Amino acid sequence: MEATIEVRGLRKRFGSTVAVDDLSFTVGPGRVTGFVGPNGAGKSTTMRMIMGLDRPDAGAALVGGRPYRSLRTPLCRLGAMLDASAVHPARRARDHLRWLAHANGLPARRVDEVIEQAGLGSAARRRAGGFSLGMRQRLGIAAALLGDPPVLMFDEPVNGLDPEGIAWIRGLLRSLAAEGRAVLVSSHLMSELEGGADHLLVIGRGRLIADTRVEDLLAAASDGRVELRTERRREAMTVLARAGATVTTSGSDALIVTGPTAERVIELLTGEGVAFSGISAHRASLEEAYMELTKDALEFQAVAGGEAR
Ligand SMILES: Nc1ncnc2c1ncn2[C@@H]1O[C@H](COP(=O)(O)OP(=O)(O)OP(=O)(O)O)[C@@H](O)[C@H]1O
Repeated sequence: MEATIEVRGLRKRFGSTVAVDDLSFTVGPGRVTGFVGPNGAGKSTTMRMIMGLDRPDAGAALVGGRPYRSLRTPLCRLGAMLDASAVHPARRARDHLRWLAHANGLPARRVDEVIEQAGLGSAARRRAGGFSLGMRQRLGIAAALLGDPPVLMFDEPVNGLDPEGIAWIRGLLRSLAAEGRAVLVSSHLMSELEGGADHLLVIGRGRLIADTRVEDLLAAASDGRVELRTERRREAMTVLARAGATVTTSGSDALIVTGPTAERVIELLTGEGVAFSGISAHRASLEEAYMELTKDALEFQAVAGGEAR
């Protein structure tokens, strides 16, 4: 089976709210695709429609070329974690996985394999009700991996996790993609996907804003910018602005200069006797690239303001 998710012209409305608005994209094999947008953008609804949990008003979602509901062994086709708390609190993690394996005709040995893979360890013998958020996420991931599926989908898997948990999930997603699987992972924070995603689908108010390789997005956002280090920041800003450059600060002694080349910046500063300690081509962070991409989209501004605090 192809390791793909294809979404074509998907629409979903709840009363007067348009949750998903003519969305089309393909999630390909061998890479981690980040699905990003602010709260309420339509990510969960899209994922629910991919799994046949919500019925689209229009369009279609295919997993490996077929609607999810028509798959005969769905757990072996698509592994998903949409809601990590969806386990009965009285149930022991291992029993939950054994029950899932049994119900789906999967061998019991898979349970031990995914417990190991998800790093559940001895916690697998404990009741899910006493689990920390991180452990619940690991249990959700173990369940998604049970059928060894070529396609994986995780809704906000790192939400609320500590940096160690985030790094662990990032590594796991990368290794799953390196095995040739298609991995779709949602987040409302671009920073959570930094270093974790190869490809990005950016949505706002149910619409697709960008479908791009992370490398291309970063290259476009970094284009032509120069990073300058100087203790004489104010003077440097005056000189460069006078020459028509756009200058922003990025740290106590760092400036980002847009407009002139690095050679021209050196020439201008040297000409005016402004000392500097370093100059280099600026490499944008994913967060900066995201801000640039979404600066005109109203639905992102509240989120950007919230993060800045
Ligand atoms: N069952 C439902 N009934 C009514 N409105 C809904 C329902 N599910 C989602 N919505 C609305 O649809 C829109 C999209 O919600 P959705 O949960 O898909 O967004 P999201 O991008 O996943 O956000 P979050 O990051 O908060 O999970 C929101 O306005 C939400 O309130």
